[in-house]
Amino acid sequence: MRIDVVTIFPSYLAPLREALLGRAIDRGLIEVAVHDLRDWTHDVHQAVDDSPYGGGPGMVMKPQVWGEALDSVIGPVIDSPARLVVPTPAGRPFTQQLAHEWTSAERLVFACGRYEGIDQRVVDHYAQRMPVDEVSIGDYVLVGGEVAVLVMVEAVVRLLPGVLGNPRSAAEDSFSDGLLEGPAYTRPEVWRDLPVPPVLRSGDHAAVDRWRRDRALERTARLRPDLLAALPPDALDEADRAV
Ligand SMILES: CC(C)N1CCN(Cc2ccc(Cn3ccc4ccc(-c5n[nH]c(N)c5C#N)cc43)cc2)CC1
Repeated sequence: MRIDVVTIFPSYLAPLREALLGRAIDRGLIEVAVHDLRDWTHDVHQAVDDSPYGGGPGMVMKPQVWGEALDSVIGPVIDSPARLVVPTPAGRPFTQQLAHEWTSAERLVFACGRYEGIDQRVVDHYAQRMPVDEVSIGDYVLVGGEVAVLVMVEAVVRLLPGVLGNPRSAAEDSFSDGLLEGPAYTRPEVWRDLPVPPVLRSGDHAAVDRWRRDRALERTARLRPDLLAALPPDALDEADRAV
């Protein structure tokens, strides 16, 4: 998978070259290129924004600059294998399911807006030619799209074959069975008078599996009852319902 990011703050994307993602790049599992939007300006001030039509606070990012940048980065749009992703507070929710869907994309091109966002005609123009996703990483307001891109790239890349050391990790993600994950423990056996639940040291794998499922159901009911309500009718067995 090739990932391109266009931004006025390239250094914001430096974490893409660290740790797990950096190793995925080094191993050739992904290619990552970060582009400075201002490279496609032609004025001495390198202007990327202008006042909003219709008035209102703040500035809007200019379509001309974005058009030149994305034409250059995406290349000939016809039959492009790329998806254009535009983070925005006004987007559809970015979810684990969407992360999985994007793992089949040959290319992901992220357009990081700032100010009050990017002139809508940029999305409208490219949506006529390729898949465009306007997505939000959550119901809170950021200052720009860069942090959202870091979140989304990590969520997608970790799902790619070979990236995670243990493939079971991605397969058994939180939300993979519709529930939140239960608690995890490691040594020491007792820490500040708090013991590890004895069942986890029992060696009884069936009992451990049941205990973990019960804790996941309890946690989901407490913190995310909406996830429980969204489960298909046959998702919970009799033992689950007893929790
Ligand atoms: C006038 C008045 C009533 N308006 C009311 C609505 N406000 C919405 C508004 C607010 C801030 C920004 C800053 N910004 C620029 C590009 C950009 C990309 C993503 C995000 C972003 N924020 N939160 C997320 N989950 C995001 C994602 N993904 C934020 C971005 C852009 C837009 C703007 C002001």
